[in-house]
Amino acid sequence: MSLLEVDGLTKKFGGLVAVDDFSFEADEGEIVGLIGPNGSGKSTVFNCIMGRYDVTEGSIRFNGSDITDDATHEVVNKGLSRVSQESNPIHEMPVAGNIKLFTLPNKLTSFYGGATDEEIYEYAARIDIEDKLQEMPDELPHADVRRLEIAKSLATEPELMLLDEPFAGMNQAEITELADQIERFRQEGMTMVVVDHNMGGLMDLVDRIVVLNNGDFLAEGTPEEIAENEHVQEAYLAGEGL
Ligand SMILES: Nc1ncnc2c1ncn2[C@@H]1O[C@H](COP(=O)(O)OP(=O)(O)OP(=O)(O)O)[C@@H](O)[C@H]1O
Repeated sequence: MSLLEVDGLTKKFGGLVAVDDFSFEADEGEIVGLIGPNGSGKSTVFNCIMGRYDVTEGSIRFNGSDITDDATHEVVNKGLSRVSQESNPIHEMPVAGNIKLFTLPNKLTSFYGGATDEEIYEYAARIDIEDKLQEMPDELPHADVRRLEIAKSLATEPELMLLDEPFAGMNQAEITELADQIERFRQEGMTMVVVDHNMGGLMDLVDRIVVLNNGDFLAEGTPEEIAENEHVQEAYLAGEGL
């Protein structure tokens, strides 16, 4: 049994079929890359897994339990979390407060409880921003704002993390550093699915790549197999290429 099993997932927005009978799984300890041209449905798959979108058809199982119709907080409580494409820190709070918000029992009504300062330090240290805890998000360089998003996700103590374009806007040195940090999460026992447009940051990181095209499964294989796959190359011809 795989840790995450997406089976026959279909998501329609009115007449638009954004994801069409798509299946994939992630095994415990694996890093799976999910790639595809612009608009191929990658973020929609993540939104369906996280309970942000209602699933039109198909099923999603995590750790053997059916989470297809779960609300987002239920999915998070079961051990899944997502680092979204957009950064949305609360600008009036320092890094530590932003992380703490994700550990509060009910962040809308309570500022009591949640992680201790030591725990917040540990979450930040896992992604190397422990020396930025008192800084305001606006003072951080882009790569650290993205790391803060990852720290927020780590603060929910996930078993499986979905990362949506974690390398966007980063330079090569930052990409290499982040890829090393993600590899470290795997060694700590985390399973991850990483979405990207292209193979850039993924090639050395992921065990397996699944390719989506127009909402459909297109191919699956090692990064090397995918880079050489003719159908994948064709799908990318109109875009920016691999
Ligand atoms: N909330 C929504 N309402 C209507 N259509 C949507 C919605 N979200 C996504 N779509 C459509 O679903 C299709 C897939 O979009 P999605 O954002 O999942 O693709 P993607 O592969 O993540 O793209 P990108 O790489 O550009 O982020 C697109 O045609 C998009 O316009």
